[in-house]
Amino acid sequence: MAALRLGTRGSKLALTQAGLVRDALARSVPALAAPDAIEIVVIKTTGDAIQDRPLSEAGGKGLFVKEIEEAMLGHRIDIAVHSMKDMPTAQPAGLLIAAFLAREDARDVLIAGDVKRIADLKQGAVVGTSALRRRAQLLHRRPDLKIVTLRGNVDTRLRKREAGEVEATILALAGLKRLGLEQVGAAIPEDEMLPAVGQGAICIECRADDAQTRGWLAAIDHGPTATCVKAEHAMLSVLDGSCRTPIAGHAVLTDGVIHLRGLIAKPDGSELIATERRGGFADAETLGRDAGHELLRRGGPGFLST
Ligand SMILES: NCc1[nH]cc(CCC(=O)O)c1CC(=O)O
Repeated sequence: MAALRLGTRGSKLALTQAGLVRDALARSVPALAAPDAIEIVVIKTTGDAIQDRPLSEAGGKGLFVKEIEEAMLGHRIDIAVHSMKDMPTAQPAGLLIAAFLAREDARDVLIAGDVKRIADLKQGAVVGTSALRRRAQLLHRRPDLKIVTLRGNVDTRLRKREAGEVEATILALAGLKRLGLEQVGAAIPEDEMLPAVGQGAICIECRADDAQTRGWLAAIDHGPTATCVKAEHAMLSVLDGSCRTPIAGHAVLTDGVIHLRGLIAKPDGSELIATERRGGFADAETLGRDAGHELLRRGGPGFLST
C-alpha cells in the first residue's frame, strides 16, 4: 500500500493541484520520495454532480468537500487537497487544515475576447458567472451588464463563451495559470474585483490525530499564505456569510505587515461596503475579525440577509 493516500476531486484543475501537492511532498519528505509512495484517489462530490444551477441555490460550497472529508474520517484517504476558496470556515471534528502551498496570484481574470477591461465591455453585454461576489462587483461598476448563470469546470465555461452563449466570463487567474490557460484573458485589478476569501491558495487537510501525516505536511507548509488566509477567514467567520451573500477578501503579507481588504455587497450591486486593515502578522486573526465587525456595523441589520 502507498505510504500516503491523497484524495481529490476529479476535475482537470483538481488533479493538477493534487499533483502539485504530491510533487512538493516528494521533494521535501524523504519517506514520500519514491514514485509509488503517494496514491491519488479521485472522489466524486455532490458539487461536481450539480451543473445546472448556482451552488448558492444547491446548498453552498461545502458541497465540494463533504464526501472527501467523509473518506478521510473513514480512513479511505489520509490527506485531501482543496482550493481554499471552496472551504467552509470550520472543519468537521477530527479534521484540520495542516498546510498550504504558496499562494498563486489571487486576482480574477476577465475573459471577453479582445476586451481587456470591465469598463470596455459594451453597453448591456451578457456576462456569465454564477458567483454572487463577481456579479455584485460587476453590477456595482456596470449596472447595465446582464449577468447570467454559467457553471461547469474551467474548460466548459471557456467553451460556452467561445460558442457565444455569453460575451464575457470571469475566472480565477490561479486556476487558469495552473492549467496553462492564463493568456485567455486579462487580470482584473483588485480595486475593481476583490477576490474571494482563500482564492489562489491550495490547502491540505488531514486527520487531527494523524501525527505522522501532520509532520510530513508541516514540511511543505507555506507560513505567509497560512497567515493571510487566517486573516481572511477570521473576517469571513464574523460575517457568517451564507453563500447567498457577496463577500470578498484578500490579505497580503509584505515585510511582516499584513494588509487585508474586505467587502460586502448587495447581490444586485446597488450597495457595496469596503474596508481595509494593516497590522503585524501576529495579529492576523484580530485584524480579520475587526474588519468583519466594521463591515457588519456599517451594513446595519439585515444587510447580509437580503
Ligand atoms: N469555485 C471553483 C474554483 N475553486 C477554485 C478555483 C480557482 C483556483 C483557486 O482559486 O485557487 C475555482 C475556479 C474559478 O473560480 O475560476
